[in-house]
Amino acid sequence: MSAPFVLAVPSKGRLQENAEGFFARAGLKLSKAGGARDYRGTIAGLDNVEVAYLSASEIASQLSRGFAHLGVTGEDLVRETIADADKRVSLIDGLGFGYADVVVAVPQAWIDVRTMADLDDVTTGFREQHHMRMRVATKFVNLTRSFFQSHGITDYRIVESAGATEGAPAAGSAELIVDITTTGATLAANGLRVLDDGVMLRSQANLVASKHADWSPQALETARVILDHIAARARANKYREVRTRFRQCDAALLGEAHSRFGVEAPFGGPTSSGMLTLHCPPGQLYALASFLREHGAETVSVVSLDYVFDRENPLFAKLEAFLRR
Ligand SMILES: Nc1ncnc2c1ncn2[C@@H]1O[C@H](COP(=O)(O)OP(=O)(O)OP(=O)(O)O)[C@@H](O)[C@H]1O
Ligand SMILES: O=P(O)(O)OC[C@H]1O[C@H](OP(=O)(O)OP(=O)(O)O)[C@H](O)[C@@H]1O
Ligand SMILES: [Mg+2]
Repeated sequence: MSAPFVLAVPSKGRLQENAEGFFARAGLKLSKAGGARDYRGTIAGLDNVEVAYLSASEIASQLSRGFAHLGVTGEDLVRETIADADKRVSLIDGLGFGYADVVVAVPQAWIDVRTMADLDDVTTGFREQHHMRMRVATKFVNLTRSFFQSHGITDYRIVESAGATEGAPAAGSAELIVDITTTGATLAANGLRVLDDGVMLRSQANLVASKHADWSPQALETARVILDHIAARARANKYREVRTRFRQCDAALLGEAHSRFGVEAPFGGPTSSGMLTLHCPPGQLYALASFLREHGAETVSVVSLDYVFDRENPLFAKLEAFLRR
């Protein structure tokens, strides 16, 4: 039997529950044969797939080394953990959860420090006055170095923080921090403020592919099946299906509906009897239904879609292009 296809999924933390739900909605049922404490799992109906349950940061390094084919992890961890990330992995798709910004935050009391340029100014004075460099507490060492470098800031020192980073300035172990924030509550509670141009990265959970995994023809076929499920679900989420029938329905009307409401006609224009099926963005449903009735429709029905399978799969196309590079 050939080597298994490895899908790495967060085993804990904020991403775990969301990731499980994401695969379930795509029709991929992950299961752990040995119960909740088992760190290996399978996908119903897909032989030769091994689900590896790992921490989000471990997933980034496993993908980098080619020990997993596909995985779910945060872009922040990908960019922090993997040097030359764009050569080793590809961010196939943002998954719409696990949002967090990686930010530079300073004490609110520093009223004159609003921007990275202001920070650059004070780092130099700080060094002269205190005979030491300003300390930045963070676990995002690599992201911090490259962001500070891009702003020409060199008079600082990184203090590696394992957790509770926001507490470092008050505790006196650093002057400022780089950390992730979602609601901003932890920063505010610790008397810190994000610099105006201090958002280093807007991160979310991503489906990530590894360049150096064992991409046998069989592994590629497995990826195609997985990505086909995911793309079909993603496309279904973007639209509702709208059906109607009225004689005045014609190509011109359809063109107008397309440009005004962003609707697609996946099965072509109205039939000879005026039967029409449309895919409409959820936010435009009422406007579309009103438009159709104004033009003669008696009834317009709307249903949610579970899957929309297209011949083209943009996610798999992206994977193939990345592996060919
Ligand atoms: N408010 C948040 N706090 C922490 N992580 C968040 C938050 N919102 C989203 N995330 C994302 O979750 C991921 C981190 O998850 P988690 O803390 O479980 O991983 P980890 O760093 O591997 O675990 P650990 O910190 O226990 O070693 C990151 O990609 C991060 O951006
Ligand atoms: O902007 P907010 O919504 O307040 O969220 C951001 C905070 O949440 C996370 O910490 P978490 O409580 O997960 O602990 P951790 O530091 O161990 O990851 C993160 O490290 C920040 O401290
Ligand atoms: Mg954490």
